[in-house]
Amino acid sequence: MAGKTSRDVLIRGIRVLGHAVREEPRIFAVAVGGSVLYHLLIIGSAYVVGAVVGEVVVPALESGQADTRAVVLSAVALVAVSLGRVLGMFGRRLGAGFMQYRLQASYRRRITRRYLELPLSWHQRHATGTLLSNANSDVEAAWFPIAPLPFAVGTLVMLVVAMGSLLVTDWVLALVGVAIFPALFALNVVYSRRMAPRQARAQQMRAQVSAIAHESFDGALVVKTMGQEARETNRFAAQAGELRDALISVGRLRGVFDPMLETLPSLGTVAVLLVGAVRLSQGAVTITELVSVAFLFTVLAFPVRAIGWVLAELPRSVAGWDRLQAVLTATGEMAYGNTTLDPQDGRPATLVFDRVSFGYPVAEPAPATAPAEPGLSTEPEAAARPVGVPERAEVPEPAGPVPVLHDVSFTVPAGRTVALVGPTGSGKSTIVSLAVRLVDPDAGSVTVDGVDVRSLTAASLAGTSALVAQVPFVFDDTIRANVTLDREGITDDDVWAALRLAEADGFVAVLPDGLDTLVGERGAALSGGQRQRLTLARALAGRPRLLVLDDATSAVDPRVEAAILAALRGDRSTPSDATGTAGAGELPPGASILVVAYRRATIALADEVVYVEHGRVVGRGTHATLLGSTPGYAALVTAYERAEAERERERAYEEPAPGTPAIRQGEEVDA
Ligand SMILES: Nc1ncnc2c1ncn2[C@@H]1O[C@H](COP(=O)(O)OP(=O)(O)OP(=O)(O)O)[C@@H](O)[C@H]1O
Repeated sequence: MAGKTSRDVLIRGIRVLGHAVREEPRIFAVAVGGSVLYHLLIIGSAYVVGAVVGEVVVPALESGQADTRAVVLSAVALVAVSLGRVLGMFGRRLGAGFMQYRLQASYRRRITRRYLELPLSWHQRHATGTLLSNANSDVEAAWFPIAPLPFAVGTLVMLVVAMGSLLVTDWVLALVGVAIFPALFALNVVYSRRMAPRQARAQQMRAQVSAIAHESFDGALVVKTMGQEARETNRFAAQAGELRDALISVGRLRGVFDPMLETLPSLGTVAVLLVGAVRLSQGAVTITELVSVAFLFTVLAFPVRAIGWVLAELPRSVAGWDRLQAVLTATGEMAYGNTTLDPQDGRPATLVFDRVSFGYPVAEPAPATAPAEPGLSTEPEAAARPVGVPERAEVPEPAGPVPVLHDVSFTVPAGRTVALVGPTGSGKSTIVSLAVRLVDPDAGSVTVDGVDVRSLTAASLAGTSALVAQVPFVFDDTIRANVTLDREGITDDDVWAALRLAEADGFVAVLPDGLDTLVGERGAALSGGQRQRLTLARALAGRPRLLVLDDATSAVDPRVEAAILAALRGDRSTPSDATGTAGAGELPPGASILVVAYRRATIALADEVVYVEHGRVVGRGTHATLLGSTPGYAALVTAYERAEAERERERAYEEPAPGTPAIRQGEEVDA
């Protein structure tokens, strides 16, 4: 079984290499050309050394004087062979490097492009670490054998030519080659097959050690506050110990095989000298031929190793390739349509949900997999576990959808604000995802200005609506870059206008470098509320005609939230202009707003409230109407109110101390 599996891996690995050669045929030809030149000149050097000894050194020793012309010629021949080898090595190295890095770059681009094409549902089934691993380690693993491949091809050519030249020289000496060359090859194959799983395991252990370290650093707050330092240290030590054992196992194998690989050609040299002495006495070979053949065996050992390098990398390459293919051939992308909405139309858009039903695909339970036996298995999976990330369960492909929304219908009229209210898990975020086409409905339709969102182009979709999510994502860049996202035509005045609308101009104005202030990884230098307002400003800077807020101001003070919403609705008098330092940019024109709301003050600002329970719209109307007509709504809003009042009371006790660092003061400035 293991033998069959190894053979399968070998065949599949050769196919992967075939792909590489088909993708970069010219560079491969250059690399192999260089390698063949190098290897032929290894044989050439053996014959030159043989000739120098047989034709120059021995006669000189015998006659007691050297032939100057012959010595010069010998030197020229030796230098010429060496230069040729240098040239060959240069061509091979350059070609192999070019080929490997070009393939890596090309596949990284393909993979990341594919990530952007695949739908959110696909991303939700795949861990971030795995995606990073696909784009990094798997790409590298797939093309790892490319570096030694031209070398190995040259070695094969060299072995064939060496065998031929041995046969031409003397068939008895050739028998030594017949015994040694296949033995060298077989030893390499055994070595690489034993080494591959050990190296894969060591690689896996490295990834796990770094994963544990990463998790400990990431969760430093929990580790410290819960007194878990000792536990974390032990966890790390155990994993580091496993890595040590895995590496020792690699070293032990190397210790056994490396000397054997060195010794075998030396045994060949000894055999050649023994057999050669007899053949020399019989007059079957000359001294020149004997020295050439003996020298040939001494220089063979190293190049033959290249075949082993390629073989050792094949299982890893196949696994990397399989994982890349899983991404590249994944289906389910949501194709964009061809319809565009007038980009000059700055008027608010109308959003209509018409009898929309939707279900998330559910995953079948993953089959249990036995852990790989360390260092023993030659199975491709064990030998080539994803390199760079720890072994982890991947969410399997979906079996079928579980309904989440049923016949959802409502309208956000142009320029109006509709609040989406409902208990937790009722489907509000799902509705939001459908509104901006992160997912498509199973039944019914979502239209913007009468056009089904499925038929809109990507640019039109992004240019018309903007989603501000509950958890803000802030790039490790400046405030300006976070707002503009390099979109064309957004001036600093526009940035300030958007910040003002989002009630973020106050805290940005007091930052040391204003718009040029770097906000740190994930906006670490900002408070939660500041991050939320920054992402809101980002959405506003694109002048969306439909703004979808998924609890996007939850970390903002309620009064600031009310001011933001009032400003978005077009009531320009309400928002504070705390500093007056903002530019004189035009405020983006009013947009239609769909807002997932939890606060009574937010809900009260809406023109209409859509109340959902268990994925169904169970009430629509003004806040006042619903309070009277829908008991679930009344109970939920009352609960929200109580919770809000409680938070307000807590806030009153937690007045900020004077001298809070500047960047955090935005909350107070704004509030
Ligand atoms: N990616 C997903 N895969 C499978 N089921 C999901 C997924 N996202 C949400 N669900 C399920 O869909 C239902 C609706 O979830 P949704 O997030 O839309 O509710 P919500 O009203 O926004 O909740 P909350 O107020 O807690 O944010 C829930 O039962 C949830 O478990």
